[in-house]
Amino acid sequence: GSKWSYIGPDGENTWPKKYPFCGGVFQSPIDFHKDILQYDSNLSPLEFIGYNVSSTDLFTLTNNGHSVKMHLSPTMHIRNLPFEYTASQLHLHWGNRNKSEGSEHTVSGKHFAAEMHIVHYNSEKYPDITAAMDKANGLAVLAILLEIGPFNPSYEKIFRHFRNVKYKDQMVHVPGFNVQELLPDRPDEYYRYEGSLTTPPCYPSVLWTVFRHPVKISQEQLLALETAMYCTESDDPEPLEMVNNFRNVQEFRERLVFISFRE
Ligand SMILES: NS(=O)(=O)c1c(F)c(F)c(S(=O)(=O)CCO)c(N[C@H]2CCc3ccccc32)c1F
Ligand SMILES: [Zn+2]
Repeated sequence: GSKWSYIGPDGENTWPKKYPFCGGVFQSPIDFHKDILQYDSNLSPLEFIGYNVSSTDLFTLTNNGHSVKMHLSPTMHIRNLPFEYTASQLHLHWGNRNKSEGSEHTVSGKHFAAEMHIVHYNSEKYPDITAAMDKANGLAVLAILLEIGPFNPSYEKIFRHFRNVKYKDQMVHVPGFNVQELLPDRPDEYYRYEGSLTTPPCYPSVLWTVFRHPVKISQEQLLALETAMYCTESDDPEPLEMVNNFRNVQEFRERLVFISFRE
């Protein structure tokens, strides 16, 4: 099993020992600040194909001990990237009930409350994500920054199942819905850069699209995310809360982040 964690003796500073790419180049996440941003008029709006999944289809929500991830339908894919990318899974990163600053990417040094990632793989060049995940241009991840605001009924379609995946390896089925509802306003406005998986094995294989505008979820929804899950199995005598499951921002030198919007 993947023996790494976000805290303690297997925390992120030890990842490069077992996972060399974690100490390598093009690592994610990063901080978006004005002197590394450059407007690029070629960054066109993405097209989300097959995102409106019928409620008769089922997504599988799993607690994998690191995050809560939802396996997505292979009919979902993105067009308008250099290649066609097919959806694999979505998952989240968050902080804790005393510090709701668990996003991975930051903007001008500021964390958002949480961050959702929709992981896709290059289905034009590779048969599945396992073949794609360590290749250049292998993966494309969409990142949505989450902040506190009104109750969000679309996110609730996932969040209401957290009580059934409290412990590692628990799973539950989620009726399909329009995953495009999870995206922010103005999805044509985004940050774009080449980076990596933010968990081991940290392959530098990810084309990142981080949407400029955050999505709002309520304080209660955020608290549920921060308090519902454990990294440990249901019978573990020493339960470990699943909190602060975000990697710190990485050095980003001599590179630019391209933006699809003018300030
Ligand atoms: N922040 S992130 O987008 O870099 C990222 C994660 F943060 C994360 F936790 C996971 S995971 O699969 O839940 C657990 C560790 O792989 C993946 N999983 C990806 C990477 C490897 C893999 C293989 C099959 C399906 C999904 C994934 C991930 F891409
Ligand atoms: Zn992630």
